[in-house]
Amino acid sequence: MVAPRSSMASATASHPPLNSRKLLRRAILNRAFALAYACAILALFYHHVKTLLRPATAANAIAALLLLLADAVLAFMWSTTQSFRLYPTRNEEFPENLEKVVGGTGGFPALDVFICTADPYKEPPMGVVNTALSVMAYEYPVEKLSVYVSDDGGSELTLFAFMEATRFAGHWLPFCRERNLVERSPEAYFASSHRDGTEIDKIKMMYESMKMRVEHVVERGKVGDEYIIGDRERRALNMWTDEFTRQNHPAVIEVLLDNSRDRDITGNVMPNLIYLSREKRQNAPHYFKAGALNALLRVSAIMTNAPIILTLDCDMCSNDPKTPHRALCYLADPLIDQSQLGYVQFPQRYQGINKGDIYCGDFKRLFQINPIGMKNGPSYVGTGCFFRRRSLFGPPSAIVQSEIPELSPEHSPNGLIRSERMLALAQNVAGCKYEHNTNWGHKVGFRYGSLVEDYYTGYKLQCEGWRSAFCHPERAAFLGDAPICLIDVLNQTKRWAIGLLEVGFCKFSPVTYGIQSMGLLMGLSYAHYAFWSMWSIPITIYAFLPQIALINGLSIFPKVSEPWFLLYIFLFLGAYAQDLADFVLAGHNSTLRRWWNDQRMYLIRGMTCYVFGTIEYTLKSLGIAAHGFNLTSKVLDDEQSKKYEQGVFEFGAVSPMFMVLGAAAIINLVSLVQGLIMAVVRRSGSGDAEGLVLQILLASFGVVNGWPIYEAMFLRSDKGRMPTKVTLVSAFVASLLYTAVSLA
Ligand SMILES: O=c1ccn([C@@H]2O[C@H](COP(=O)(O)OP(=O)(O)O[C@H]3O[C@H](CO)[C@@H](O)[C@H](O)[C@H]3O)[C@@H](O)[C@H]2O)c(=O)[nH]1
Ligand SMILES: [Mn+2]
Repeated sequence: MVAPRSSMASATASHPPLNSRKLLRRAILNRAFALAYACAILALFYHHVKTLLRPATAANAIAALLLLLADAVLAFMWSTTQSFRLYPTRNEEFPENLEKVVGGTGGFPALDVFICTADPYKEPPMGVVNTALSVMAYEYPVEKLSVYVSDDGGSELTLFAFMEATRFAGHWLPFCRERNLVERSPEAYFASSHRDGTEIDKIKMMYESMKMRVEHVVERGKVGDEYIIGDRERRALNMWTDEFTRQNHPAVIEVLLDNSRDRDITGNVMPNLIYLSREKRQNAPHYFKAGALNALLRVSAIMTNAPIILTLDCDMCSNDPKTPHRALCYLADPLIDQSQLGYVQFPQRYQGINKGDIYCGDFKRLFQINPIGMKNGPSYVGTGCFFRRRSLFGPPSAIVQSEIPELSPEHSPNGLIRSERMLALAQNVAGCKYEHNTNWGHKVGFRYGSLVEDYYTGYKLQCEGWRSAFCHPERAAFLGDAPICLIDVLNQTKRWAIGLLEVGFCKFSPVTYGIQSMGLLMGLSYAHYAFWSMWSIPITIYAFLPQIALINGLSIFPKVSEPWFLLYIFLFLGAYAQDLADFVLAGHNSTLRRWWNDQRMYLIRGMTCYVFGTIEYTLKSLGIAAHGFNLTSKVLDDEQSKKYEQGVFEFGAVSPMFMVLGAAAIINLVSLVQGLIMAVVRRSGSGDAEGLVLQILLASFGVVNGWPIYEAMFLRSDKGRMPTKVTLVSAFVASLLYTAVSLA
C-alpha cells in the first residue's frame, strides 16, 4: 500500500484525513507463530530424511518419497502464505472529508465506468442493464460520469436492452436521487423494498414492463419490429444483417446518452452511456476480456478520457452510491504520493450465498483475507477496481507514448461525443487490426497472455512500480453473483488455475522476475496464486496414499508413543487453527460452519480443478489442445436455486472431476472401516495398532469431509445426485487401486 504518509497522525490542519492505515495487532502473533511453525517444518524434514535413509520395505520407501513430495509442496505454499500474514493492516476511509480536501465536487475527477458482457444467453441482458443503472445512479457529478458497455457477444439483444434501459434511466435516476436510495440497481431495490406509494408502483411497473420486453426479445432471439421505437434505434439495429455473427462483425458503437444533450424527466443532465461491440474477425486474435477492456480504454480515451476508470463485470452491481467517494479518499489524497498509486481495489462480495456457503462462493481468503496483507497493496481482481488511467500506460516514471495522440492519458478530448469525427476515430480504434504491432496488451493497457487477465495486469503494474490500495467498507461497495452449481464452481476455478499457471511459467514468473521487481514478500504473494494448483499434489497424495497403506496394514506415520507423533499433530492443528482464526477475524458472516465448508472446498478443488487445470495447461503448452475463456453462466435455474438454498450439493453432471472425488470418498470409507477392524483385531491379538492411529484419523477426516459425496452417491434420488455412471466409474477406479496395491 502507499506509504504510511496517509496515516491519520500526518493529516495537517489544512487537510483533514481521508484515510488511515493501521498495522493489526495480530501481526506480532503471526510472526511469532511463523517462527515456531518454520521450526516444526524443519523438524519434519529431518524426520523425513531419517525415514528415507532407513526404509523398512520397498513400499515404505515409495510412501516416504511421496510424503516428502507432498510436504515439500505444502512447505512451499506455507512460505508463500507468510507474505500475507506478516504485515496485515486495516484501512479506513473518511469520505465525509473529501469535499473539504478537494474543494467541493468541482474538484472531483471525471470517471469512466467499463462494464463487460460477452453472451446474452449466459449473461442475461437484464443483469447487465441493472449493473449499468446502478452505476449511472452514482452520487457523482453527472457531467463527469460516463458508462461504457462492452458487448463481446456482439448481440442486438443486449443493445436492445440498453435502448430500453436508456429510456427507463430518465425516470430511474431522478427517482433514486429524490429518495436518496442506497440500493440503486432496480432489481435489488424492488426485491428488498416493500414500501408502497403511487410513485413507487408506477416506476416498478415501468421496470417490470421493460424487463418483460427485454426477456421476451431474448427468448425469441430477435428484436421484433414492433419493439423498435425511433429511427435512430432502427438504424443501429439494422447493422445486424445475416453476415453479422458473433465472431465476425464490424465494430458497433452507439452513443445512447450524451450528457451535452440528454436530460432526465426532471430536466437534469444524464451521464454518458455508450454501447460498444468491438470488431471481431475469425482469424484475428481477440484476447477475451483483456481485449475488450483495451478496446474500451481506447474508445473512452477518444470520447471522454477520464483520469479515473472503474472496471466492472456484468454480474456485479453497485451496492453503495457513494463508492467513488471512497475510492477518491485514496486517489485524491494530497498526502499520498499520487504518482505511484495505480489503483484502488474493492473486494468481490456476493449476494445470494447460502447460509453455510457450501461452495466457498465468498472466496474469503482470496478476496478479503489475503489482500490486507500485501505490502504494496492488493492484486487486481477484475471487477470493482478504480484505476488511474495513467497506470495503464507504462511505469510511474516513464509514460509509454501512444500511437495516436488522442489515446494519451494526457489528452483532453474536445467536441461532441456523437460527432462524426469522434465516432469515426472510435470506430478505428475499436477495430480488430488496430493493435497489430503496437504495445497494447504488452506494455500498455490490460495485459495479454493469461486467462486471468486481472491477476496478470495487476501483477505487471506492481512490477512496474505502481502501488495499490485495498478499500473494504463495512457495507459492500459491489455485490456480485457467485455460481451456485458445483460443476460451474469447479470449471471457473479450473479456468483460473490455467491462467495462473500461464503466469507462473512465463518469462515474468513471480518467483524470478516478480521477486526481483517487487521484493521477496510481494513476489511470494503473487507466487502463491501463480502456483495455486500445486495444492493438488499434497491434497491428492494425502487423500489416497495413507488410506491405501492403511488398507494394507502398512504404517507410514509415527506411532502415538513417539515424539514425532506430536509434531504431526502440531503441524495439522496449527495450520487449521490459524486458518480458522484468519477466517473468523475477517468478519462479514464468518461462521464456523462456513469455515468448515471453506476448508472442504479446498480439498475438493485440490483433487479436481487444480489437477485438471494443470493437465489442460500442460496439453496447451505442448500444443496438443487449446483453451478459451469459458464464461460462467449467470442464469439461475429455479430447481437448482432451491436446492442451493437448502445447502444441498449439486452433482448432476457426468464429469471426470466427480469421478476422482467419488474414488477418494470410497477409498477413505473403506480404509476407515478396515483400519478400525484392524485396530480392534491387533489390540486383542499380539499386533500393534499404534502405528496406524494417524492414518485412521486422516481417513476419518476424509470421511467426515466426504459426507455430501456419500449422500449424493448412495442416498439421494433427486436430479442433483451423483450420476450412476460416475458412481460406477468411481467404484471401479477405487477397486482397481485396491487390487493393484494389495497385489504389490
Ligand atoms: O471474451 C470475453 C470473456 C469474458 N468477458 C467478461 O469477463 C467478465 C468475467 O467473466 P465471468 O465468466 O464472470 O468470469 P469469473 O470467473 O466470474 O470472473 C473472474 O475471473 C475473471 C478472469 O478469469 C476476471 O476477469 C473477473 O473479473 C473475475 O471476477 C464478464 O463480465 C464477461 O462478460 C468478456 O468481456 N469477454
Ligand atoms: Mn463473474
